[in-house]
Amino acid sequence: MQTFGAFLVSFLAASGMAAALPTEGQKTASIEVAYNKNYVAHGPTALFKAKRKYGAPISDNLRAAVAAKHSLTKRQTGSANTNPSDSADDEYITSVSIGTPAQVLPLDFDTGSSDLWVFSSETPKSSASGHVTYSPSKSSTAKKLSGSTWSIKYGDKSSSSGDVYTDVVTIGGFSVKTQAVESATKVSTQFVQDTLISGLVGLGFDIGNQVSPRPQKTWFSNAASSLAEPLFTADLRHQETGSYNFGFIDTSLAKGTIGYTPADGSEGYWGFTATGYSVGGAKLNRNSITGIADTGTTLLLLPDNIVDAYYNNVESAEYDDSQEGVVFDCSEDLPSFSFGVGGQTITISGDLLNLTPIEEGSSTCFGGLQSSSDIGTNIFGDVALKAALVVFDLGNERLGWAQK
Ligand SMILES: Cc1noc(C)c1CN(C)Cc1cc2n(n1)CCN(c1cc(N)ncn1)C2
Repeated sequence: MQTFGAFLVSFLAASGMAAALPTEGQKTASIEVAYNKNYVAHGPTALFKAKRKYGAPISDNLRAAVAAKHSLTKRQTGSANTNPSDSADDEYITSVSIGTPAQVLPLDFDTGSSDLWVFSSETPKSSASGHVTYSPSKSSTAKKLSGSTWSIKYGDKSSSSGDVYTDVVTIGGFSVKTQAVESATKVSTQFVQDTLISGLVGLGFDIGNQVSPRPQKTWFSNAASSLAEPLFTADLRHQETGSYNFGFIDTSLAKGTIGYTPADGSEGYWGFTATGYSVGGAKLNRNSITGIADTGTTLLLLPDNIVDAYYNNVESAEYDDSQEGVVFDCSEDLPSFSFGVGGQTITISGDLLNLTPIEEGSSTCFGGLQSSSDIGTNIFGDVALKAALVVFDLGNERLGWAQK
């Protein structure tokens, strides 16, 4: 059976179109179609490209098949789907394989921290109830990192701690053979109650790792030298599947041009400076905002003067002590919020800034933009990240932002 390429060449030859160059004054031209006889078709890759081109959903299996294929051709990449945990997009859940045979856990990818930790067979049974857990004893490739322990506390006062193993960890078809997997022997209530996730994958800088006596590298840091490019992208979406891609940038995920700005990893976070902001599509001002790009934080947390400038445009907005944040009537048509970065403007639409009712059935909604005053840094969390394709470029120590 003729391949399409062979058919095309024979068709052109039969129709006399191949290689005829225009003679003097002739208005037509034609060109020979070169048939690449070295091209080896790969069905899943063709399907992946077609689905990506027309925005069709791409299953984890298809991503893994394509990543596995291309990983064999030295251009090592990984691509993993990520899904919002609930209607408020509180956090994003990504499947990660650990050990041999693979144990698949739902984990929260967090560019605001640098530890990969999991609920495990060592987590108290009462705390682990309802969670998928990792059992190192059931993995032939698990090794105890003797003498190592870890303990971490997050911005929202949640915490966890435990001991450490190394094992193979595969994300989106890309495997790191000897990854530090931090096993939880203690977890705080917030994690016990959140049975949707079994731990975190820290995607911050290695300096932020909390293992002692010898801090460990993040999964991405271990992977970077083998990836086609030492970078990953986050494509978080409101109420739909997004992706974390490793080693390549799929520019078709964004509408706008990627604007790059230096990233400061000295504190372990992906720090950067936005060059100005505006409300409701107005012209950007020149008030810079220094903060972090943080996939592990739900909200956009900015200084009080910016929060006030935004909610002054929302008739019913008021600070609610019980909610510890600004709330408003769910019926309000919220203005957009824009910030400048890397020469581009990222606009967060009003609907992304309305998180959801403060409780089931309430007509009062909680704002996606809240104050950073009691935190000590500004946080461009999921509410901001959802408006963009964000490139975390370790190789060039920079962040790229493109409007989606
Ligand atoms: C979050 C969240 N919001 O609604 C739900 C449900 C959750 C998840 N749930 C309460 C449990 C939990 C608590 C944390 N996480 N998950 C993720 C890591 N945390 C961070 C990361 C970081 N970069 N910065 C600050 N904290 C704290």
